[in-house]
Amino acid sequence: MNTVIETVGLKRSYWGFDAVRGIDFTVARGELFALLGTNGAGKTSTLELLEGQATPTGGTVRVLGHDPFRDRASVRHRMGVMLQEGGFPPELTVLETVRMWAGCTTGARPVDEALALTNLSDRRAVRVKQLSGGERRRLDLSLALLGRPEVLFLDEPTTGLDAQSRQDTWELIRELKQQGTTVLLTTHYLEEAEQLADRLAIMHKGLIATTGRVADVVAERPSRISFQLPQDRFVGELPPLASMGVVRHTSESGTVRLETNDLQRTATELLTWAQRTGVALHALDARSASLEEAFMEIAKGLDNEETR
Ligand SMILES: Nc1ncnc2c1ncn2[C@@H]1O[C@H](COP(=O)(O)OP(=O)(O)OP(=O)(O)O)[C@@H](O)[C@H]1O
Repeated sequence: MNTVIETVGLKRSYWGFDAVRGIDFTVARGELFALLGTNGAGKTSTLELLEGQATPTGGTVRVLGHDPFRDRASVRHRMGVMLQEGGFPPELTVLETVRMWAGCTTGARPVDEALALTNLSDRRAVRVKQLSGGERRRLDLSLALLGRPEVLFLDEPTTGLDAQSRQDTWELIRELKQQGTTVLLTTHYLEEAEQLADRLAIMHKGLIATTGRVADVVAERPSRISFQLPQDRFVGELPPLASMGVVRHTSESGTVRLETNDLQRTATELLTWAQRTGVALHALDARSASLEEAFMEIAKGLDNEETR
């Protein structure tokens, strides 16, 4: 079986409020799928349905071929779940917490191995209440990995981590993926999705606004070129912008911004024109769209549609 996670028309409502309004996606074995979205988009609500913590208001969800809520016993031991808030007893030490968890986990890794995976070995004697926010996230991750899960659900796994710990966690997630683990993660760090995800979905107000490989989601957005013209030059002196592949432009206080779906062509034509006419383009900057721009545009575009 190649599809590990499948949702069809998935919905979740809270007392009449529709938090997830019918979403469809699949995740194949060994894939890392990132669920991105604005605050309150419905990511955690979706994740909880996948983890079998709640039952959908509508539609279906399958994990490893099972309904994770109704067939919980068949599927729970094959999943690793890292919630946003672990909620561990604050008085227990790190070691006691992992041991306690290992006692409830079928086929648990050795405790030392679980601690080493997330660089917590030297914090084993520290009480949970004395851990930093980042260390607590790493403890959450250790516990999610205890049962060598086939499917890993990570809800904002690197929130609160410093730059080094975030890099270490990314490396660990890459290793797990290489070993064949299927991963679904939510994150607010777009760079995290760019670094790790095979595919992603951007959610907004309970719906999936766009989905695909990172490169494809980004490729749907225009690239940008900006530069400053000398004071005695005007944007009207450029060749016709449409003929250079420009789809939108602005010009303000001498700074020209062009948007294009064909960066190479527009940049070449611009530089050829500058060379031919002897115009120096100051502060010249040309760049492809980033995932961040794609994200902002999607969120802004959907809000505008709703207020129309
Ligand atoms: N138990 C609940 N009862 C009522 N409303 C809820 C409940 N849980 C979540 N919601 C609402 O459902 C919507 C989606 O919430 P959810 O936590 O799934 O979003 P999210 O995408 O994970 O957000 P964030 O990025 O801020 O964590 C929000 O408007 C939230 O207020």
